[in-house]
Amino acid sequence: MATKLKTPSITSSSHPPFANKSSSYNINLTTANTFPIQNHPITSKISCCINTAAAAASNPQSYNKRPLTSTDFAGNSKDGAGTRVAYQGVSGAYSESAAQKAYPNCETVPCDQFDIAFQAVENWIADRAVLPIENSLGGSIHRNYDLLLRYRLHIVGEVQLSVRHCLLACHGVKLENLKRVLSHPQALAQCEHKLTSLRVVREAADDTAGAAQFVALHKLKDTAAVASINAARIYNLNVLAQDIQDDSDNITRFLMLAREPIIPGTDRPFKTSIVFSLDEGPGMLYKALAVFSLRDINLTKIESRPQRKRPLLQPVGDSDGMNPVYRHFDYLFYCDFEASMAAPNAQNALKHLKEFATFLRVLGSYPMDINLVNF
Ligand SMILES: O=C(O)C(=O)C[C@]1(C(=O)O)C=C[C@@H](O)C=C1
Repeated sequence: MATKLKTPSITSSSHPPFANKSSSYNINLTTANTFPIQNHPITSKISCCINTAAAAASNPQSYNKRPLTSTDFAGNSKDGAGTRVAYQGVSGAYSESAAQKAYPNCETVPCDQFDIAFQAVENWIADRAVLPIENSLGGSIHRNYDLLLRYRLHIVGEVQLSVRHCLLACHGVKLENLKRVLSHPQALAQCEHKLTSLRVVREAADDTAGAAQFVALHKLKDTAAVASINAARIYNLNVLAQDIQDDSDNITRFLMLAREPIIPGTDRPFKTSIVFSLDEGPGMLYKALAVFSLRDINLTKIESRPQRKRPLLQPVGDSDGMNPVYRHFDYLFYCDFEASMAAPNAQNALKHLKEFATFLRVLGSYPMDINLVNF
């Protein structure tokens, strides 16, 4: 079981060089640290960017600046140039690699929490957010399913990455010196066998690269991090072991989110993600899934999550409403299927589902990722 990282933890307020600098997330720390950290994660204090903008407006030098055009908001050039992509973690996180796979020349924007990445897009600080949603070893990342519903962003793409974990430590530290290993809980879970064989204490960090940064920053002699080979380079750590995930096929699927949906096409394979809820009753879920099978639509994923705001189903009781009995938990069903919303069979399937679903929302219709990339 992973436990939460002990103090000093990896947050902006804990690093003196970062303190009071949250008005910009582009801070070059090469003079304050022994390894380069170009971007400091944005935190919940994102409103300060607005103050920065106001300050710039009152600065006479800003008269020379290029006027904003509609392309500044679009952020959708083919190679990602000019697109700011928010991700949870710090430089070297797998989410950053996912962003770079989707938008090769993008500017990545580190954020300290998933919520902040959503808010960065909603508040126009970033054009896209990238979000890990499921892993072939660890399963679904439930928190992100819940956030998809809490915010009103649209899924505009997906990326699949082959995730290859390394065990990283400060130079001179050997495997036998290790007492503790830090990483993102998903990454720790993906390396269960290796970590069990090492007999080390596991501690959770916000992201894999953040764990590597922590080990390097504090020059820890008894602690390693599970992170990417990129993180080893960025934080100048030694690679004690490579490919330590339980299975060589360790794939994480990420979603790309934007303020506006993309126009679905039929020119290439598309996937559509929806979320719905149903009344209680025998065969209700069977009936819901049949709307797809009747039209030969392939379902690729189904995930159920409890309804937080309405945890129990409507009460069943006497006909006069007396003595209500709450029977079961109420669930939301998240489904992915292989069809574009531009295709008539997908439209008909959702029209059919809407006839009896108690709630239905299309989260996005987007091109499928069919190329795997190693990181
Ligand atoms: O910590 C990171 O580097 C992340 O990008 C997060 C994350 C995840 O949440 O699943 C992404 C890919 C790997 O599966 C492990 C961790």
